[in-house]
Amino acid sequence: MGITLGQGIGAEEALTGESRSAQHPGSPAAPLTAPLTAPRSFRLRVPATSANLGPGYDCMGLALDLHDIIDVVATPRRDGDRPQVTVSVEGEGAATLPRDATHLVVSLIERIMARHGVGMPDLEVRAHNHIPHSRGLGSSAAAVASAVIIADELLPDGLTDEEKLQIGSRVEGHPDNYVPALRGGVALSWQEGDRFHTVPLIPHEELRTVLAVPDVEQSTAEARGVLPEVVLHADAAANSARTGLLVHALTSAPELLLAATCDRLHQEQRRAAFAPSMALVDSLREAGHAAVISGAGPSVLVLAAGDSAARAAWSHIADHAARTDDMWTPAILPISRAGATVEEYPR
Ligand SMILES: Nc1ncnc2c1ncn2[C@@H]1O[C@H](COP(=O)(O)OP(=O)(O)O)[C@@H](O)[C@H]1O
Ligand SMILES: N[C@@H](CCOP(=O)(O)O)C(=O)O
Repeated sequence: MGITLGQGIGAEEALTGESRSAQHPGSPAAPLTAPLTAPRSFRLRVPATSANLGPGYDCMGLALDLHDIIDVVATPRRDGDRPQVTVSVEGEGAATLPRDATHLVVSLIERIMARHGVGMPDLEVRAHNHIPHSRGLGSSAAAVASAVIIADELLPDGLTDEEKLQIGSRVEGHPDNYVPALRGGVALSWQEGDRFHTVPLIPHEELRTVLAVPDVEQSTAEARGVLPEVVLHADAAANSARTGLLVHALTSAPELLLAATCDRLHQEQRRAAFAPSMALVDSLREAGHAAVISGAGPSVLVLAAGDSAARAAWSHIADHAARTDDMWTPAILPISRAGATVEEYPR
């Protein structure tokens, strides 16, 4: 997971890049403002994402039509001192995720609100999780985007778009999953100093996405840990060319996707961490499909040009699964144009 909260730099700095006292002179001694004067009730949908897309390591990603759903009920605090927080989780993570204020989404909401000088209301969070965890589909980025959007809803003045971009990118540590989880579509993002920037890419109308999800997990932190500190100049140069080509292929020339998805920075270096996934990528690419490792793996993503190419990739994955002992679930999943969206419930 790319979470930096509470690691290395302090949690407050991870959220804003500045100390609280710099933004709120007089704090941290200043008490938090009481939250909410009226109850709020809403549903949040946040998409899965596939990062890297081959050579776009830590900078490119797209949102997929597979969503976590969170129902939120926020009410003014009954007990003045402590917020009452209840968490329920169905689906992915139901057996493992905490049900208290240490839950990633809840703890991050609390930190963002505190950073803005506002205390937590009483909060009921009901998570219906559909994004598989630790499969390279951005579940942690989706959780971070959920927290940012819920905090935006609960803060009296909300968050600006710029704050939403900075906070979540900083917490995740890299923006490639987080930005499409927040904003949808396909995104190219970069960092200058401690500021994150992003531009949307408008995908070509023929672009299709096919996903193959295995029944094994791979922690993102571990997959990042195996990457070398230094890359050869020749690899960096080759990767630059393919990343530039990838922007062109995604937006204007899907027939170039196979050449454009050739990576020199991370997939081969991580092969031992997800050998069956690399075998599937190799097999798909030999057959002409633009297959890549999704995020830090172990899922595999195919970028296809048109419906029949997408169906052929789907069949190739199903045949590969039948030939090997590996369990793969293939799916043709559209790109989600919407990112994290909120629907209000009347009370
Ligand atoms: N919806 C969620 N709510 C709370 N925590 C989550 C949620 N989704 C993911 N996480 C946390 O993130 C971890 C997975 O993160 P990571 O290893 O980065 O893989 P992924 O590629 O799925 O983001 C989970 O084990 C869990 O601790
Ligand atoms: N660029 C990151 C992407 C991690 O994505 P995830 O979905 O596996 O969390 C990396 O390759 O480490």
